[in-house]
Amino acid sequence: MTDGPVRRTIAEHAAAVLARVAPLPAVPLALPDAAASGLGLVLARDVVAAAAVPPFDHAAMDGYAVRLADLPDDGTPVTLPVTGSVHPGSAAVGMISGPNRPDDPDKTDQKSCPQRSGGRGRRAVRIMTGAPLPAWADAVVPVERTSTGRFVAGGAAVEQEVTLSRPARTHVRTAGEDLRTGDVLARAGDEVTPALVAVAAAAGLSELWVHRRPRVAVLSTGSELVAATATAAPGAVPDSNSLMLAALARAAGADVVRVGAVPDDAAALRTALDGVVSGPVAHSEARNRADSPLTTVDLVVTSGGVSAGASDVVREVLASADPALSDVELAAVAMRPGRPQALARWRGVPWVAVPGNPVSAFVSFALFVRPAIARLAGGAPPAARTARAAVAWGTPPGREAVVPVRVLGSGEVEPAAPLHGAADGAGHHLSALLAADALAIVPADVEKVAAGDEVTVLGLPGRHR
Ligand SMILES: Nc1nc2c(c(=O)[nH]1)N[C@H]1C(S)=C(S)[C@@H](COP(=O)(O)OP(=O)(O)OC[C@H]3O[C@@H](n4cnc5c(N)ncnc54)[C@H](O)[C@@H]3O)O[C@H]1N2
Ligand code: MOO
Repeated sequence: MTDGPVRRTIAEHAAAVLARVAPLPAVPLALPDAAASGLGLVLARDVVAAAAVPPFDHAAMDGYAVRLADLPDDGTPVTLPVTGSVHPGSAAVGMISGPNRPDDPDKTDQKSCPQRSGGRGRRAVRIMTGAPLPAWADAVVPVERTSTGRFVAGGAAVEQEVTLSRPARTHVRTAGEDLRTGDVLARAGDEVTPALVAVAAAAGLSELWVHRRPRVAVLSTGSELVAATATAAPGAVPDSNSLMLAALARAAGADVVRVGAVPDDAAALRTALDGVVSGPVAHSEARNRADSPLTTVDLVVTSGGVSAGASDVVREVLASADPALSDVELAAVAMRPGRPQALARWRGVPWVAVPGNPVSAFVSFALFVRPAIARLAGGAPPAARTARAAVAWGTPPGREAVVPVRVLGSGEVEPAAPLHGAADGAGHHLSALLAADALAIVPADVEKVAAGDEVTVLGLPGRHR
């Protein structure tokens, strides 16, 4: 631990962070919870239809259920007695035969309905859209193409007979035409989407198996920091990092425990760390159980105190022989901003320490913390893409530059401009983040990006450009 920081590239440090986390255990997620708060969670198991969609043959139009064999091929109208009504949800005059049942969508034997063979004469039954088709029927004639013309909403059946002719289409949706029992709706590794929640519900499921949502503790260090809501005294700085990192972690899909600012005092930092990892629970098997208490976290992110200053409290704690500490790595990542970084475990819980400069903390989150959250959540780290530079810009030599960029309508990128001064390739200005959609990562040996050059671009949580 007396060694200096290890010099690394962005990719090397990102790999070191990822190596410290593993996907969280699978838990069942009831569909109402999936709809209310589960979007984006990662499936731990394939989702397999438990029932057919539609579950039974039903009418696609309001009209009359008929048997095609009763209607002349040449379109000549016939008059049929109206012998009943079927509405959606009415289990339909006991006429839903075996093959129409959700658990048996493929069976075509319809002998289970005694009237199927047409023992009674020709007839029509009023049927409403969505209602189960009587087993003797094989088509629906829309009401507007019959002598009835229209049904009165809420009105009782009055017509004794109806005149209609053979329809061009059957207007029947058959059981299982959309989905069959056993169809794979989504694979482990896919995300929960609104469509999946709906399709799973329609296909007879009540829950999805997902990886538990990661819980991330965020705390910032610095005796100059005051809560953003407090009146600032001389020399005080609003703690924007803990809010920023909490918001980024939330946008990346984590639940967040935000502790806020801890002064530059080793004992205070130890106490705060113990508070978020909840002591012995974090060590034990319980941490990986689905029902583990909410007081544990899966990842700790701190900002500040990692450079060379006399009051750099994270460095001080990491250099101590505290029994709660393990796996300490101090890194000097050859990047700008965000050079001083550290990794450790506190009572077994992975701890990523990012620098305090707000832009450095922001960039560090996107490069190192977000991929870790994605892995805990059971997913893959967000992939970088390439984009063309819309303008030329300079970057510092000898280090990878991480440049907040705006993504233009054309798909090209340009450095996000701070409110004052010009956009450049190595800014520390928080105001430039307001316009940033993504980060461009420029290799260490590039000093000037020319308009039209391809650059590597990484999206930001909460931004979709
Ligand atoms: N002698 C050296 N000095 C510094 C080095 C170095 O290598 N040798 N590295 C520089 C670099 S690069 C960075 S980045 C910073 C990172 O330092 P720390 O992680 O120790 O951050 P602090 O000193 O705690 O704070 C830096 C700066 O950011 C402000 N800050 C911190 N936390 C917050 C917060 N929660 N909300 C808003 N602003 C925050 C803080 O007030 C300072 O102005 O070190 C360089 N120095
Ligand atoms: O690396 Mo520091 O993060 O340049 O600002």
